[in-house]
Amino acid sequence: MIGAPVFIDRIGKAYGSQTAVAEVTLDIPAGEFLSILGPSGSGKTTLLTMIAGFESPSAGRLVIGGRDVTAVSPDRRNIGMVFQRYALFPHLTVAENIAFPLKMRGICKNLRAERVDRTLDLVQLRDYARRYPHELSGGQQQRVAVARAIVFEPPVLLMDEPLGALDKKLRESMQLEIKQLQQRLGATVIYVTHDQEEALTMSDRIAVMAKGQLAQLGTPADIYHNPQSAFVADFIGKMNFLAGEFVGETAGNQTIRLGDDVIIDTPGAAPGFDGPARIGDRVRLALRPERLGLAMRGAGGKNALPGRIETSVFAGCFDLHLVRTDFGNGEIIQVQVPANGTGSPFAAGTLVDVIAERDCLRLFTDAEA
Ligand SMILES: Nc1ncnc2c1ncn2[C@@H]1O[C@H](COP(=O)(O)OP(=O)(O)OP(=O)(O)O)[C@@H](O)[C@H]1O
Repeated sequence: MIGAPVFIDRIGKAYGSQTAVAEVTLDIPAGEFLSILGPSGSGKTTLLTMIAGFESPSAGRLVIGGRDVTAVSPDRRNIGMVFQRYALFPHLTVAENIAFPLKMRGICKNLRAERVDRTLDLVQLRDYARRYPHELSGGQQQRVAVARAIVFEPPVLLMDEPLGALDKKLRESMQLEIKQLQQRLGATVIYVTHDQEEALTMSDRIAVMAKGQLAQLGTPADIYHNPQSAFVADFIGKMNFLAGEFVGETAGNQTIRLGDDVIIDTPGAAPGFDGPARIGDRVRLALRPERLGLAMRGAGGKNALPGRIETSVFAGCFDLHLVRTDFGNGEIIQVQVPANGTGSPFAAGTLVDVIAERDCLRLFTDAEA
């Protein structure tokens, strides 16, 4: 199987006066794993169903493998699909379910058996070929659904929250399986999810959607470390936000004030920052919990945010401290530090400095909030 490039060219969809998808353009190279990530109602499923051909776009065109398929019916697009509800045929065995798309395509019996066998091996279900769907676990049923989607070797695979119904552990192992399978097959995968961890783990690139529009497109690392808006910063990973005021710029550093007297150096503002900040502008400082440090009050060095420990909890491989700031409106900052195995040295009420190193910070305009 070789993947095909998918070019989504200014595609839009309106239902009456409601815009579900507004002019989205995505150029997806062959073999890429692209996730479409966004909150509920952001247009992910609508975009995917237009690629599948179940909905026709109100605007734009869709090109798969160099062929304009905007007006081509779903069954002629040669796309494999997996949805959240497995939709296996209950009266067919696992092998018969997987053979179904081949039968529909008029593939002869011998070749069908050979392909089904090979696919059963790929999804590691050889021993389950004669079982019926109700005799399988959720994860096994989902593997059958994946097998049925890939058995005819489509160059493009669409997946809409395919693991949504599985528990966390199973979901994580299926994520790795799907990713490995995709790498082995070379198919182009477009994967819809609202689970940001899933998107970060599996994708070559992530398209973050908000209100029917593309909010940001980039590699997981890019989206995580360089969010271009407060929305993306907030949606991907955990993020603390503090409101502040821009007080000046020296040698490329933005200096902001939090509360009455806490001065913090931040790096250049995010690309989405609305032009150069002016003195007095309201800004939002974004701080990732795992990039912050903690010290006793007075020991935090230059970019220190004074506060007091509200609660500390053990969370497996890290300790999570909730620190109430001693400035502004007394917001809570989450600070995540590697667990040292001896329990937290900070009792509730301890006066601390949250260490916020300059390079770990991002700055956004308040208007985007
Ligand atoms: N058939 C329809 N008729 C009218 N409005 C629709 C229709 N389908 C979707 N919408 C609207 O379009 C918007 C986008 O919906 P869509 O299902 O694409 O979002 P989503 O990001 O997939 O959400 P979720 O994660 O909840 O599935 C929503 O506001 C939804 O109410």
